[in-house]
Amino acid sequence: MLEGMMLKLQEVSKVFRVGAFGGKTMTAVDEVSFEVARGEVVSLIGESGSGKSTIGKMVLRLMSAQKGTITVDGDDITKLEKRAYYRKIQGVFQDPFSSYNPIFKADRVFSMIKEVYFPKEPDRIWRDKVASALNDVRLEAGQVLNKFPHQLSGGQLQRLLIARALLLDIDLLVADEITSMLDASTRIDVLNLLADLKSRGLGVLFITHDLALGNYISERTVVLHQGRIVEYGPTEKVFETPEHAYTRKLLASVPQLHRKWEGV
Ligand SMILES: Nc1ncnc2c1ncn2[C@@H]1O[C@H](COP(=O)(O)OP(=O)(O)OP(=O)(O)O)[C@@H](O)[C@H]1O
Repeated sequence: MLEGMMLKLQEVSKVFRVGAFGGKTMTAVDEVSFEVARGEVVSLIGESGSGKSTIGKMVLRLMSAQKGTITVDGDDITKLEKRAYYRKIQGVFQDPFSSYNPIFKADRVFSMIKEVYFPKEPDRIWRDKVASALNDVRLEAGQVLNKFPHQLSGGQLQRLLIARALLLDIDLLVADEITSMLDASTRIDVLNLLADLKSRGLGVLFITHDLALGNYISERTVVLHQGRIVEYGPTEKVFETPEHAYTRKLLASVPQLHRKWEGV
């Protein structure tokens, strides 16, 4: 095992039953293997329907794999106690609003973590920890904690979720299209925040359909096509010398900002 290697997928497959009576099947993820080390961002790139979110859900144990194994530091994730698992690994998703219960104010997110994971921590110390985690994601406790989700922006809600993950002192973040609902400047802020966290040793599985984002943030890139990995390697290599025709097609479809559109 590589030093610091943390998340490892080995020939993981997911087959869904489809059709009116579940008589047909479709393979959404087909024998996928890759790894994410500590302090590393790995992007999982592919067009809609390529199986990216299904992989994220299996890693987060929201769905089981039919075949293959997923291990964290060598342990099969399905054998780990759930609470201990979620101390290490958390997910943040595309639509931050869906992760919140609209009837609770934002501070509820943090009080729930305290109840479940840190029941003995004195309130004063806990408050300081929350304030410091919020500071890390560039939010101010006084401005966000007493608000309902609808009173906060998408970017603020995403940051709150990242702060929550920080409080748990996780090792790996599964970020599924987390910037797609954000405007351009907030998006760069959230990306830079991830880069910050990475430098502190957090591993990130960065799921995106946006090649440019993947290129910006990740050390290694996995390109998925119809549930299969078609390219996997250092991001630079994947972008500069793609081996597979599908990757070349994806790259060619990215608008070239330095060129003007010349029409057809
Ligand atoms: N619960 C399910 N039952 C049946 N089929 C499913 C289910 N979840 C996903 N699929 C199918 O599996 C394939 C992969 O879906 P997945 O959501 O992983 O793709 P994706 O790459 O994340 O796409 P997107 O970028 O649009 O979110 C798709 O064809 C999808 O229709």
